[in-house]
Amino acid sequence: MIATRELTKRFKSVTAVDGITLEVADGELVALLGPNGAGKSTTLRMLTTLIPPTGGSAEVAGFDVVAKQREVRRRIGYIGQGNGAGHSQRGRDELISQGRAYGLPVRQARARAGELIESLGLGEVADRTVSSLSGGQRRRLDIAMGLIHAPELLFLDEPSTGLDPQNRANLQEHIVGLRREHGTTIVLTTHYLEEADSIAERVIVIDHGRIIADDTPQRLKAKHVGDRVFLGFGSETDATTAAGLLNGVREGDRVQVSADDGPRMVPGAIEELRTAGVAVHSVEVTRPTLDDVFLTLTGRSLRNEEA
Ligand SMILES: Nc1ncnc2c1ncn2[C@@H]1O[C@H](COP(=O)(O)OP(=O)(O)OP(=O)(O)O)[C@@H](O)[C@H]1O
Repeated sequence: MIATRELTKRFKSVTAVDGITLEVADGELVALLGPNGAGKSTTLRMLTTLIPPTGGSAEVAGFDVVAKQREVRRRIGYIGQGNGAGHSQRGRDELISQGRAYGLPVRQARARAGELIESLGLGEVADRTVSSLSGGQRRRLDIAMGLIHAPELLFLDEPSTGLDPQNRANLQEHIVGLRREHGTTIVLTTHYLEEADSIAERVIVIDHGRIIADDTPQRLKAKHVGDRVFLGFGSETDATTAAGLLNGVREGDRVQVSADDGPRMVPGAIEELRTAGVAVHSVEVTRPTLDDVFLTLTGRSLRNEEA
C-alpha cells in the first residue's frame, strides 16, 4: 500500500525527514511514534501529496506521490492536526459536502454520511452545528470526513492529541474498528506511548527524521529491553547465591534478573534455587514500556517530551 525509498524533506537548514525507506502492506495498522519535531507530520504530509519530497520517492496505493497526486488523493483519507470541519454547519451537512467534493452523487453522499455517523457513534449529535460538539465528537467527525469516499488508506496525524482519556479511548476503539470491519489500512502518528502500544500492531519509531526501530510493540520491547524479574530472599547470603546461579544483580536481599519473558522464567528459576537450598520469598516482574525502548535506543525519554 505504501513504499518509500530514501524519502527526504529538507526545509532550508532543517532536514525534517532524512531518508526514510519503508513498506506498509494492505490492512496494516501502523503507528509512527516519536518526539515533537521528529518528522512524523512531515512524512505524512509527503505521503498525502500535501508537500513534495526534496529527495527519494514514495508510492502510495500504487501511485507516485509527485507524478500522480490526483490518483493518490482519490484513494486516501487524511485527517490532519487541525480541525477540518467548518463550525457553523451541521455535522451531517459537512460530511455530505465533503462527499460531494470527492465527486460522490448527492444520494450516495447522503447514504455514506449516514453510515459513518452511525458507525462512529455520532447519531445523536450529527444534526447539531459543529461548533457545539465536544472535542472527542469533533475528532470523530473529522475521521468521518476522511472516510467519506471510502478510501483504502487512512492517514491520521495525532488523532487523539488534546482529548481527555475517555474520549481518547473511545476514538482508539473506532480506529481499531475501522480496520477490523473495513480492512482499511491505517497509518497514524502519535507521541502517546500507550496509544502506539495498545492499538498499533506495528510501531515505527522515528527520531531526527530517521527510522530507528520498526516492529510489533511486543517484539520491540522484548528485543531492546526485556522483562525484569525481582526476587526477594530471606538473607543477603541467599541473595548472593541466587545472583550467582541466575546471573543476576544483587541489591541487599533482592536480586534483579533480565529475561525475554519474565513470567515464563520464574517457575524454572524458583525450582533451580530450591534445588540449591535457597527459598524465594517474593517475586515481582516488570515489563518494559515503549518508553524504555526509546530510552534504550536514544538515551532520552519520550515521556518527558510527551507533555
Ligand atoms: N514548513 C516548515 N518549514 C521549516 N521547518 C519545518 C517545516 N515543517 C516542519 N519543519 C521542521 O521539521 C522538523 C520535523 O517536523 P514535524 O512536524 O514533521 O515533526 P513531528 O514529528 O510531526 O512533530 P510534532 O509531533 O510536533 O508534530 C521540525 O524540526 C520542524 O520544525
